[in-house]
Amino acid sequence: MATLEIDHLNKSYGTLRALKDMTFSVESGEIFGFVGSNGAGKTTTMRIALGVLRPDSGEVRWDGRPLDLQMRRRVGYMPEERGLYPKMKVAEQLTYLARLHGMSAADARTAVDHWTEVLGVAARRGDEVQKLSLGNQQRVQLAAALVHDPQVLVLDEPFSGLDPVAVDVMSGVLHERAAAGVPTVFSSHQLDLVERLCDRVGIVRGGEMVALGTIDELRTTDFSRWRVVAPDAPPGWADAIPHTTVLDVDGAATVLELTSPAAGAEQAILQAALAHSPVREFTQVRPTLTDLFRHVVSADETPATEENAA
Ligand SMILES: Nc1ncnc2c1ncn2[C@@H]1O[C@H](COP(=O)(O)OP(=O)(O)OP(=O)(O)O)[C@@H](O)[C@H]1O
Repeated sequence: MATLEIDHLNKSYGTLRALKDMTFSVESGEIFGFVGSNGAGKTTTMRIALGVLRPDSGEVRWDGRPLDLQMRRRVGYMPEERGLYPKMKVAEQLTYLARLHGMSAADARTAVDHWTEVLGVAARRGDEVQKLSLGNQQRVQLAAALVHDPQVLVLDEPFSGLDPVAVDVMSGVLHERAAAGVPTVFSSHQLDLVERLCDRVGIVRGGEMVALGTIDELRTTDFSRWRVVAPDAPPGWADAIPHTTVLDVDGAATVLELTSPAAGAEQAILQAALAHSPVREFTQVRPTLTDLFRHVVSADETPATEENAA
């Protein structure tokens, strides 16, 4: 198994620059979460990764070589627009897709039995796809991405519309595929799930990768938050501390965020609190992926320098 490399992809639709130097790689056995606001460029990247869309420049490599038609057949792809034939029966459809990817009839049948069983749609094998609930159609769609034993997985929103049990099943499948060495990239707006499941995460904004790393790396290289419990401090005590903004006040507890990595800023918070009150607690709050996402995605496009330097 090898690495999937997305290397400096650029793509415009007319005058809209959908991707700007999009770059990341997914190692063998790694689960990579691809997150960003609506329209950030995730689907465009994934379509290019599979080869259904051409970049204006840049390259997608697998095992060090540009992804060609033959290698694309080894990718398990779940498109955003989905792609099942509504009138075709579940097992027929999955068998057809497996055969299209070069499997023998016997292997295809075994794989269809296996994946419909794992994904909980075995009882629906003989039903037309259009007769299934949306969640079950989604399970069949996942089976379609997995049925040909792909060596890479590229999944656009694979968890959307799944019930909690199906989410657990799918999470288990991704872990199991990762343990077998398959690199996986998936997009999702369910950030708690991404945080739980992924080895590394990429956050995109306006077609650009704006944060990339493990959750722990993103936490330490980004911004920091502090929780102060100062029972005797008057309301508003924390409002004017330089390089900070107050995020939340709950009784005696105040949560502040550093707005720039100024040296000694956290000490300034502590001193300000001590000027008014004994301090019962002064701890760093570990941001969740949702916190990091909000911070990165809502960041002003223009450099925020003058305001704080004044
Ligand atoms: N075929 C197209 N023609 C013109 N513009 C497009 C086309 N496909 C995508 N875009 C635009 O490119 C940008 C990136 O879209 P893309 O679908 O890649 O975003 P996304 O991150 O997958 O969003 P979502 O989370 O909503 O699925 C958006 O501004 C979108 O409107």
